[in-house]
Amino acid sequence: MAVQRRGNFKISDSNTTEKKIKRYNVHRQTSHSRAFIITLLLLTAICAVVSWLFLSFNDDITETLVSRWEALSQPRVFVVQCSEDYENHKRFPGCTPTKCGRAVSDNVVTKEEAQMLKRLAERGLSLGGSDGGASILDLHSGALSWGKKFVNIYRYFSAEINDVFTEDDFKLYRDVRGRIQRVIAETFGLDPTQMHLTKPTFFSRINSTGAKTTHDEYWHPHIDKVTYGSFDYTSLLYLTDYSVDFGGGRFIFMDPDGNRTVEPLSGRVSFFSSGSENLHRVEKVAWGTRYAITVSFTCDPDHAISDPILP
Ligand SMILES: O=C(O)CCC(=O)C(=O)O
Ligand SMILES: [Fe+2]
Repeated sequence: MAVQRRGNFKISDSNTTEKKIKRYNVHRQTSHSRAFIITLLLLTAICAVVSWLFLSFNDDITETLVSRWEALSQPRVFVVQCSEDYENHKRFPGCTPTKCGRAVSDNVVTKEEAQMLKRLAERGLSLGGSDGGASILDLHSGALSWGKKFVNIYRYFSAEINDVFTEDDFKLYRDVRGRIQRVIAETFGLDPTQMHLTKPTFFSRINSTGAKTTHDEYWHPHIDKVTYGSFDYTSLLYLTDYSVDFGGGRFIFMDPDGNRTVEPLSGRVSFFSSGSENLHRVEKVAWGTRYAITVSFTCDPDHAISDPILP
C-alpha cells in the first residue's frame, strides 16, 4: 500500500512538474511574442523618425513647378524678389530687371520645330563631342566640344559645313530666338527692342558618361549673371523629354526654402531673370541623352551679339 501510495504520489508529482513546464513554456512564448512586438514597434518608430528627418532635411526633396506630363496652354509665371545683383551694373530702363522671377511656356515653339532643332544639334555635335558627358555647340562663335577641348566648327569643318547646316536651320534658330525674346518681354513687362542676344548661346547634349574635364561638370549650382557676366534674362529651350528620352536631368531652382524643378519637355521654354534670385543647377543625367539650347539676353548694348549666320 505504502509502495502504491508512493507510486500515486510520484504520478501526481510528475503531473505537477509537467504543468509547471507547460506554464513556463507558455510564459516564455508570451515573453518572446511581447519582446518581438516591442522590437517591431521600436523599429517602426525609428523608421518613422529617420523618414521624417530625411524628408525634412534632404535637399533633394523638391516641388515640381512644371511636370513633364503637363502641356501649358499659357505661360506659368512665378514671381521672385529681385536680388541686389542688378544694382552693381549699369541700369537700362525698360530692360534691367525690376520684376524678377521665372516662367515656363509650352506655346512658343512647336514640337516639329523642336524636332528640327534637335536634328540640327545632332548633326553638328556628331562632328565632334566631348569625351565626358556634356557637349556643346555654339552656332555664334562656332565652338564645338572636341575630346577634352573645343574646336571652331566653321574653321575645322569649313569644307563640310554646308552639308551639315542649311540656311533654313539658321532661319529657324533666328525665328525661335525672336519668339523667346517676345515672350520674355511680355512676361516681365519689358521693351523687346531693348533686349539683345548675348553670348554664350549654345546647344547642349548631356548623357550619363562621367566628366573628363571641368567643362563636363554641368551640375554645379550657379548664378548665370555671375557665371556669364552679361546675362540679364536666361532662356532654355528643351529638345527632348524628361523620363522618356533621359532620366535625371531636371532643372532645379535652389531656393532658400527648398528646391523647385522644371521637367524638360521637347518644345518647352523655361526663362528667368539671371541674378542670384534664380540660383540653379541641372540634376545629373542618369540615362539617355538630353538636348537643350541656352539662349540669353542682355540689356547692355555693349554685350550684344548678332544672330549666327551660315558662313
Ligand atoms: O540646360 C539647362 O537646363 C540649364 C543650363 C544652364 O543652367 C546654363 O546653361 O546656364
Ligand atoms: Fe545656368
